[in-house]
Amino acid sequence: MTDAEIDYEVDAEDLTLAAPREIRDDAKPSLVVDDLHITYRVFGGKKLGTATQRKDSFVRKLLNQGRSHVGSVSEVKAVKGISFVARHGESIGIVGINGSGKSTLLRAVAGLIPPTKGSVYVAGEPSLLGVNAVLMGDLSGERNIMIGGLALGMTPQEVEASFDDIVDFSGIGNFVYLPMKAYSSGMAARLRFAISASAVPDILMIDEALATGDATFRNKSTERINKIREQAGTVFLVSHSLATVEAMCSRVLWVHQGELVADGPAKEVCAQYKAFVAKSRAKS
Ligand SMILES: Nc1ncnc2c1ncn2[C@@H]1O[C@H](COP(=O)(O)OP(=O)(O)OP(=O)(O)O)[C@@H](O)[C@H]1O
Repeated sequence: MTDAEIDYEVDAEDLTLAAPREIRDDAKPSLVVDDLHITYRVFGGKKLGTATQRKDSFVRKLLNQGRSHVGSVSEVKAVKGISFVARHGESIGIVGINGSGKSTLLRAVAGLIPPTKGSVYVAGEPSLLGVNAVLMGDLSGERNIMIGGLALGMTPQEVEASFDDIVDFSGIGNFVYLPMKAYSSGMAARLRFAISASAVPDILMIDEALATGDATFRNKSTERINKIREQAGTVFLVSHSLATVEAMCSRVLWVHQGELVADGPAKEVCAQYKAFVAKSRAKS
């Protein structure tokens, strides 16, 4: 199994939680995630009930007249007590089936979602944070490169100097002069990556962007990631493509139902994850 998208239910009983990873003293931590919990509150959700229950009675309709439906509040515990330490120079893949909490973990690490409980300590500035938060679909790629660059702390002159490089790297060509909403999702992802990676950030976060690129883009991305790692940055990559994760990451976190079930060398964890997925497939 290589680049397959995995999308089905699995039994949590098949998993044992990861033992805490041995922490080496020689490299400085760039990020500490301590017992992180993220709970989404979903407003306006309604329990489905039976067909008869779903049909409102005439009396209830009368009672509800003029009232806007507030609905119930439900909670989704997307991340449940994850802890790990990331070090300078590491490139860390995050794997797990659909809905396991990978993107939520990444967004929380980037500071986009406040922890419900627990803490995230960061040395430096996660770069995807700035770029993803500020890009605007109605504006051209050109304007977005400027906005994204400024959000990453570059000066306007620095952004201008990197402009050709970013366009070249993303491979979007003349599309750079069109509004970003006209881009394919792959083009948008490549441009986001090119902007995020342009300033050699302390922490680079990549959510699926690389999986959308062709072989040339992947090679360029790998080179860029290696450069960031060499300069003591930390790279996080969320991807369903185990081949990409294995090729680009030294370490992998496997998240399942909001919990960290494995944390270790990329090859080992990917092998465990593949075996788990194969077993789940065989069951279904
Ligand atoms: N904004 C939100 N509001 C409510 N629930 C959410 C929100 N975002 C994600 N969730 C829920 O949180 C859980 C984790 O979602 P998340 O997107 O982090 O998983 P994922 O592993 O990245 O999934 P995928 O591989 O499908 O992208 C899921 O149950 C999802 O339905």
